[in-house]
Amino acid sequence: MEKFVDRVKIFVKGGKGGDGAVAFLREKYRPKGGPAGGDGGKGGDVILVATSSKHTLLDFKYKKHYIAQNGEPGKGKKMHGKDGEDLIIYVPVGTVVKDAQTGEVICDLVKEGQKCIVAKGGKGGRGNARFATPTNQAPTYAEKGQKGEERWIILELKLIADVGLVGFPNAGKSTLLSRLTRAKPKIADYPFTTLSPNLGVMELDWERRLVIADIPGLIEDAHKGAGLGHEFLRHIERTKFLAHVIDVSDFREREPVQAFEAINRELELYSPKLAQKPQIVVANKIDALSDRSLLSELEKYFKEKGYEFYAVSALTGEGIEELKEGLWKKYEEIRDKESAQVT
Ligand SMILES: Nc1nc2c(ncn2[C@@H]2O[C@H](COP(=O)(O)OP(=O)(O)OP(=O)(O)O)[C@@H](O)[C@H]2O)c(=O)[nH]1
Ligand SMILES: [Mg+2]
Repeated sequence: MEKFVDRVKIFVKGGKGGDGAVAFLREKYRPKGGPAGGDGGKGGDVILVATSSKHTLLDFKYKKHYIAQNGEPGKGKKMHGKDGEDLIIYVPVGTVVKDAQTGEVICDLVKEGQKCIVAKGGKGGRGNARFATPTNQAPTYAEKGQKGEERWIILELKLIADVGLVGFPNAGKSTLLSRLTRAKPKIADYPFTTLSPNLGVMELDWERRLVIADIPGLIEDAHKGAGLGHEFLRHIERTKFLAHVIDVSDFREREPVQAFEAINRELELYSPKLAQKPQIVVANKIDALSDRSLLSELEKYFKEKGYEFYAVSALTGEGIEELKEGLWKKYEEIRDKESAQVT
């Protein structure tokens, strides 16, 4: 899935340390008091933090320079300057950070909340109060603050799909992807149209985005190599859940249920772990179902089994908004559960 690698180059610089101060105590009855210059504050660091609420590196296409705050200089009466504030930059989970010059990997941000200091702030200089010795009780010099580290770094993001679309060939997975996202996958009325995975980003609004993967159709005996086999299932192994697409255009008896079960058997044979991922059921092509009462029976069947059920037409758009909200709700539910386990 090469084309989904996002890559940007940015400049990061830690804040400069504050200079140490040269000062002396001035008291009423001690015109020549001791040295009292305080230390400079430390410069702020530039820190990357991984967050799952970002999915792209788009922000960095516009803003390229990131410089943390300088430390404040020391003051008289041995007062130290304030440290500069760290500059926190949020990047999507899955971002690999490299030094632009050497190509060396600085860090691999794979977990929510993981941090990486990419440019340290400079140390503050010591004030003259620190340099008093028995032989020099009134030093007139102080240290300068050190410069912050600076460098160009490369951020690389391999998009990881949050949701995987599974189902038989021709169920309408690619059509659905094109409805939910701006992706333009190939769609056709013959099986095995999709040969390699397509990704798209579903955006409900600025903050609610999901990466959806559309993969080739599975068929019975895929594990024995039937159809396109099942190797491509590795592309959805890291998703949070699966949206199982079933074709409900003029069906008879238990056809959609049988299709659903057949796909799940193949998932199980590929990887029990994948088969255990949460699933929601998407009954597609309701525009081509003349007897809609069949739909409520299906809905009842799946809901009794504990599945959320959405009836849609990827062709006309019917039910799509509800599905979008449902996908987001499911995603949030799983994400919250996962982060509760982590902490
Ligand atoms: N009537 C109707 N046709 C649909 C709907 N969704 C998809 N189709 C049609 O079903 C056929 C298959 O659609 P695709 O999106 O290519 O199906 P797919 O599941 O991606 O198929 P593979 O890539 O081969 O696994 C196309 O002719 C679509 O136009 C729908 O909601 N209603
Ligand atoms: Mg397809």
